[in-house]
Amino acid sequence: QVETPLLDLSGVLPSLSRPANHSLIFHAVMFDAGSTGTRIHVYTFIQKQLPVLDNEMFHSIKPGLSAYADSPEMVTVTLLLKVARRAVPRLDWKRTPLVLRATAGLRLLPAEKAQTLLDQVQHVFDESPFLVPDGSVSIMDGTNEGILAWISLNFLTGHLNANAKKTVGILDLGGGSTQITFLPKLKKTVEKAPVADYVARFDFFNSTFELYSHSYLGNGIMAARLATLGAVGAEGTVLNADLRVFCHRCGHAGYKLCYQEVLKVVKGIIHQPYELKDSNVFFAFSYYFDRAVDAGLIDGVQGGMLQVRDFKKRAKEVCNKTTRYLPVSPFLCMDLTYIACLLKDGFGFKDGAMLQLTKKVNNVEASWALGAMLDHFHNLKLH
Ligand SMILES: O=c1ccn([C@@H]2O[C@H](COP(=O)(O)OP(=O)(O)O)[C@@H](O)[C@H]2O)c(=O)[nH]1
Repeated sequence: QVETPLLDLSGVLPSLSRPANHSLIFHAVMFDAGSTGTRIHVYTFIQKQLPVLDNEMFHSIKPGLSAYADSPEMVTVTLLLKVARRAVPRLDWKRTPLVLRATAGLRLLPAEKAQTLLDQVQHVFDESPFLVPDGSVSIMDGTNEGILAWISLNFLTGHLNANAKKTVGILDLGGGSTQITFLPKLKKTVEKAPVADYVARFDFFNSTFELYSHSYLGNGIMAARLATLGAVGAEGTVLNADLRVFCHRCGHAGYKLCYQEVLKVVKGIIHQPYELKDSNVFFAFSYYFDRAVDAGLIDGVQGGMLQVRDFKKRAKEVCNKTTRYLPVSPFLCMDLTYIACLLKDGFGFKDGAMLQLTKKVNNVEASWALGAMLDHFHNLKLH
């Protein structure tokens, strides 16, 4: 078994009553149907006096489900179910819940197409030997995506214990959408937030948290590339070749011109919170992490602490070709410039703001998936 410190889920998971001699271990499976990939998280819990999270098995497949909108195959889901069959002992299959939550990729599809995909997944789940609770397969609301990632990260870093005073903010950059979530210190942050979809509440450990949280659909890194190119077709499609040419040009034009282009996708769209403090740092993951690795700013396993200015500096170097790092893709100049622009001119972070670039905490993926699993067990009453 993986050497993770046992994570105390006191009060979060229901105590299971089961016959004597029955295994003290139980599992739960969360599928993340993202715009750029489908992923599986198999969580193993140990029923002590109360359940604790022992470990996570993670696997991902590209591209995302929405890429299959016109073909009926559920190849990825079926493949990932095989992973679940291997990870969970056969005897436990029928009491192990399967849940799938879809994010921006399916939110951006026409409703009918998205529903067809969800129905197909539901069918594959129903045919599987696992437990498929009601409401197992759905598109997740964007605000919930941010809150559940905040819960995951604060839970994994020990900031959700009853007596922990601090919390950490989260920044999640997906392919289709991007989320920011933090616990405001000042009342004004809540008062000055736009009326709808920026403040959310949920119950945890007998207290109610009020968070600043928003998901920007269309501001994920892939969606932003398309929007910057200004060539988004009726269904968000664009020729990859066009995009490559454009990004090369962005690189040729240099950082300044590139920044002006990506600014159009950010300005007037991203709301700047009144305060951006949370307690100390923001945890940044998904494409923030991947691009920081591509740019040679952090180690691909360890992650690391960066300042907002580090993204800007490296974007300049890559776009103006004054770095010894050979860009891994023609998109790196544009992607780094977009990240710098989103953080600074979008959310309003200062150059010196600290970001903890993270892929895993205690061997568990930095993602909304754990929070969504906890919500599935506990009903956190997100509202
Ligand atoms: O458990 C996870 C889930 C996602 N990701 C990363 O997060 C980004 C995924 O964005 P996604 O396709 O889910 O975008 P969305 O649909 O949420 O906009 C990619 O870099 C993934 O590699 C990850 O590292 N671990």
